[in-house]
Amino acid sequence: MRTIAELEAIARERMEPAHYDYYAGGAGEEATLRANEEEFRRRVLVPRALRGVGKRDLTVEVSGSTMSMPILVCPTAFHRLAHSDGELATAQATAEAGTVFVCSMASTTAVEDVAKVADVFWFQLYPQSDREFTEAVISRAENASARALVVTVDSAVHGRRERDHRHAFHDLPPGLAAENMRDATGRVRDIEMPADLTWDDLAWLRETTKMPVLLKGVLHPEDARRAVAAGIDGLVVSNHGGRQLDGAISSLAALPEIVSVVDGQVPLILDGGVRSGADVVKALALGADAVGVGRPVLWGLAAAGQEGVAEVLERLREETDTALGLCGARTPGELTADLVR
Ligand SMILES: Cc1cc2nc3c(=O)[nH]c(=O)nc-3n(C[C@H](O)[C@H](O)[C@H](O)COP(=O)(O)O)c2cc1C
Ligand SMILES: CCCCCCC(=O)C(=O)O
Repeated sequence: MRTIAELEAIARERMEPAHYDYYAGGAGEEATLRANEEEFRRRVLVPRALRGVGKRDLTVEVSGSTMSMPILVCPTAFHRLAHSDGELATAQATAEAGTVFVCSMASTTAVEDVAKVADVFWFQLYPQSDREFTEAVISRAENASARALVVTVDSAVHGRRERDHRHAFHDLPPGLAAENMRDATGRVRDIEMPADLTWDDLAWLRETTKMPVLLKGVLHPEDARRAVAAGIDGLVVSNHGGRQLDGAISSLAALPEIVSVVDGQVPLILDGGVRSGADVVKALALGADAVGVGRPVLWGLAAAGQEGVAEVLERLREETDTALGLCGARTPGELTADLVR
């Protein structure tokens, strides 16, 4: 089984440089992008011994979805830049791994087609200023059996991504489109970043759907408190993989205060910089219920399509199982904050 770094190297060779940089890059000087991984390195595990860990079980349930391991696939845009099978390959490998695929609003495959191969999937939304269109997109996802709606709230405006400017990467190649942005006339609309969205709009979003609603991109504990008070069903502690606000706190550093404020009232997912089973265990020990992985899955997809995604997910599963056992835990729920320094 290849390492994530090996898969990334293959992906880099295979991809157009502009597309590789779109995936790999972050905003500004990429300080937050680096900080996400660095914070995992800075924290170490202090394992417990003699705990009888022969029977381990990685299964977790988050927002009504059962996952065979506490790792889900983050929403990431434009999978057909990586491989011609695009989101279908990613969703199928994720279904076979028994976990959740979060379909991006900016998917190059329509959510209805993703639903044909995905088992349990969620849908990520950038609310658009045209409410009627936004409601239609949510209905499409719900009718396709998405199990949760993930509203991204860290993107009031586009992050400044220098690598994209350098390559003048602004458009998808011919033949690819953000298929969930087709309106009733068949036109593909541009995705607007929701600059005018406020807390007042959450009540409307909640009313548009019976799906659980999660907010993705929460870093400030006060926003976490407010989201819980507003009846939000779950939070994704995330800085968008360092692609939005450069200089933002790393996801792992933001987690403990949010855990403290939320106090178990809603599930917490952390994403950003998770690259190994030990990383998964650190995030869970510090209070996340599950983690999301973004780029590693894209590297697997670009390197070897569905098989490459499967390889990434299986590697992370095996590493997580090993790290869990070596920390003296049988289940994710047995991991406690004292294991991390
Ligand atoms: C190429 C790429 C595209 C992304 N597209 C989206 C998106 O469409 N919607 C969204 O909410 N987040 C998007 N993200 C952010 C991811 O959901 C996630 O927060 C991030 O990738 C996690 O960090 P990691 O890549 O270090 O695992 C994207 C990330 C990448 C790398
Ligand atoms: C103009 C299209 C915007 C798609 C957003 C994808 C995304 O979130 C990313 O980080 O890139």
